[in-house]
Amino acid sequence: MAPHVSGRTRPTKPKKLAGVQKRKRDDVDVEKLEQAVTNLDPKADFKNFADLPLSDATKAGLKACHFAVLTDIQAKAIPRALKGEDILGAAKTGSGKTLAFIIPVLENLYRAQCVGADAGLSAMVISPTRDLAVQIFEVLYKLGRKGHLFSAGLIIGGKSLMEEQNALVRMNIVVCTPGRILQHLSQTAGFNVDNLKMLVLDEADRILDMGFQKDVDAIIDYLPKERQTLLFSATQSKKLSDLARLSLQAPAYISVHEGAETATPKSLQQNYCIIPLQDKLDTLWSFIQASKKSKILVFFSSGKQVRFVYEAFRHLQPGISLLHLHGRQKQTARLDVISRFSAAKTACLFATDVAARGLDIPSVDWVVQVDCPDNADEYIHRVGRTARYNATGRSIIFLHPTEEDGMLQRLLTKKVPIERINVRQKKQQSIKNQLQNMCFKDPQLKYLGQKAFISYVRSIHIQRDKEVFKLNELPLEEYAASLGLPGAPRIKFMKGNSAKELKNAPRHGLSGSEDDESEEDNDGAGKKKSKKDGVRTKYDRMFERTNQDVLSKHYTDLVQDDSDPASGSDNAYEKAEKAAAAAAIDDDDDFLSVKRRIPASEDLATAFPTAADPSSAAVTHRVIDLPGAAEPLILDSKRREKMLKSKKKLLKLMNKGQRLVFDDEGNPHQMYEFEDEEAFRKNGDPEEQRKQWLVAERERVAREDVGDKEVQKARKREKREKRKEREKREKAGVDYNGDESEGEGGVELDGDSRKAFQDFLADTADLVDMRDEEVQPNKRQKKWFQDDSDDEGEEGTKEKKRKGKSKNKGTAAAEPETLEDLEALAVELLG
Ligand SMILES: Nc1ncnc2c1ncn2[C@@H]1O[C@H](COP(=O)(O)OP(=O)(O)OP(=O)(O)O)[C@@H](O)[C@H]1O
Repeated sequence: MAPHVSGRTRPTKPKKLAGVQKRKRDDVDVEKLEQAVTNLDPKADFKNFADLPLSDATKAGLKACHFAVLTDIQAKAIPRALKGEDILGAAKTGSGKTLAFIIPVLENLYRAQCVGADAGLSAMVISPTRDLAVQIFEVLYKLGRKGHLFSAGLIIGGKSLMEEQNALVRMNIVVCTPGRILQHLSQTAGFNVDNLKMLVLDEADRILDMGFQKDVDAIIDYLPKERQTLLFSATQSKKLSDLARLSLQAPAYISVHEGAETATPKSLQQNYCIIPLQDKLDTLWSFIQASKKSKILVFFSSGKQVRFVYEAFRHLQPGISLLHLHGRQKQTARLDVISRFSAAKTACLFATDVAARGLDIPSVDWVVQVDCPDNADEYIHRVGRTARYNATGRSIIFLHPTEEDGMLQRLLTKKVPIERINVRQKKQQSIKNQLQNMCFKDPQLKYLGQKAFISYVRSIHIQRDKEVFKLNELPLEEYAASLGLPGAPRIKFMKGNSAKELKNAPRHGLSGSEDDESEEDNDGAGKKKSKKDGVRTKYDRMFERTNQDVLSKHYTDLVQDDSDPASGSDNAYEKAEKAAAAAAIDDDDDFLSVKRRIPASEDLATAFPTAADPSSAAVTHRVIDLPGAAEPLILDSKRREKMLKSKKKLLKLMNKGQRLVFDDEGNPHQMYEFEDEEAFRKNGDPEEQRKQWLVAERERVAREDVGDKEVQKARKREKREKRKEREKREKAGVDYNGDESEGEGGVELDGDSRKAFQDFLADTADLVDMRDEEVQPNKRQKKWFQDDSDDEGEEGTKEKKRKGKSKNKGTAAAEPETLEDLEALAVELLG
């Protein structure tokens, strides 16, 4: 089997032999495995991974991860999946579903020998969120790196499309989010999925629901009908419509909790308490104060609430480290938060439902649901972040009195055992006054509070289940006061089609209307929407907002020109400035900062009537006439003022100079001056003149050439001497910091291959080969293209490279490294 991009273009003889032997071994192995899988009885009672016909590479991966005993879902799903059956897998949270599909992906592809670039994309694993995709990819990598040679990659957005495109065409296995992969399917030339053998949907019920419906249907249209499809979720359904959409063929429904008493792990203790809406933050604060030695995950229904509570509690210094996670954070920030929370012994993470599904965070003690989840399924996923794989855990949900009956009923139907507990009144603390003080002093916090309030109310308004979510019965004034707000912001609700659409879509998929969080797969759904409907600018978004008036004071404050409060609003510059400032208010990312202040160009003349006059104190902007510049420079920002200090930047504004030649009298001339036609003809026949000119030029070039050659020879000599000296030093054992690539491997690449390989490495930020490389102290880590037989000392490799170089001197293999090299090479080739 060849790796995806051939780095082994010229293996030495013994390596070739080793490669052939390995290939033969693999073929035998594959044949044996194929036979064993054919004879496998999927109904047999499998206990350990060792009981299954798995490749040595997968076994080694399992061993390295210390997985020996199969979980229920693994024991039932893996044998069938190995035999190529379509699967609908349902098992409780934390029961090991990830391995139940990763192992069949690796094994089935291994047996089908889908390795290398020629095999193309053979398996696609789709996850609803980027964070979950990253986690699945990590499991895949850990399991596969001990011997599998597949190229696997992550396609979740957050990188340039081009970078992903380059990597994608080399992948055998891709882990992706729906929006982004669809974008590639429709835009990436050369991305061919005709060879796809396996499709996996993790959290399948979520991926198949309305939020992702269009994307998933479009993806399926691209994929070949003949393929194996695996669907997994803790809340899997057998909806016939879904099966038809995915063209599943006689799928095996494997539900390991179908007959079970509960849908949630046994080791999870679940409670609820009745907390009026206006007391929820007090209760949460008191809870955190009482659980400072725990690892707590707190769910809210929107990112705005997460941000407000995080900021407010941070100011109150709770004595435990606080983290927050929501769909509007950059991907790197999200991953950082997840890894910090995973590593922490005690911490409190405020999150939206972006953290509800699939995330495998170790040792979470408590899951707290401050806001009621959309439905019982989402409840099950949220609480499933604790009590994972035999661990114990606890969860608590705060229900407003009007939510109690409806929600409990739904949980009961889904076999969720939950008991009521009460909050000890003497332990209850109130932070209402502190929040009010803080919001009074800090308008930014107040603004966040207002947004949190609005997003909460909207989240209730758009819920379909009106038996649980009764907006009219909520004490909204009191709730606003509990957030520290002086009054409840006025909210307009959408009517007509938009409201209907909102209701029909799942909450987390759509909270992005105004409320930012296209929580899940926000690379795809969100971005794609704007693309499909045409580009929506921030101006569009600003005018689309429905609740501008509740925050209008903030807008007014922001657009007021502090520097000149007295000036009337008829000042054209101010008008332009205000418009630009209002437009630059970024709703979320920069939290009310005015990004750029650019006066509208048509108002410039009025805006700077005295601009050229530096004595005008009232005008803070200046216009400077740069000599040689096409336009005057307007100094209306710090960035532009800085430009004045940089000659290089100023040069950009100037007219580009002309190249002139000077005659003997010192008069400037253009490089090529046109002669008057009549004068030219007077000098004789044009063809004759051309020939004469050519002869003269040739003589001139020959004269110049003599001098040039002398210079080049001298340089070449100097270079040769330097090289000799370097070699002498190396022989004498002096450390030589040579060409990076030379020390990296024991594989000889010719010029083209080396370039292709370097390009490949540069392209494959997220593309990894699955081979594990042992990190050895003081030794450079091996690259993916090296196998054990490449295990040569660095010195030996360098020596070999050097020999290769000197042997191929003057050919493409001895690649020029510096300008001098290039010149020397050019001289050599010419001479
Ligand atoms: N056979 C096994 N032996 C030991 N640990 C296992 C085994 N299988 C899985 N695990 C561990 O169990 C934990 C939960 O596994 P996983 O994340 O696959 O659960 P899940 O069923 O996908 O959960 P969710 O429904 O929340 O997505 C992980 O930490 C994983 O390493």
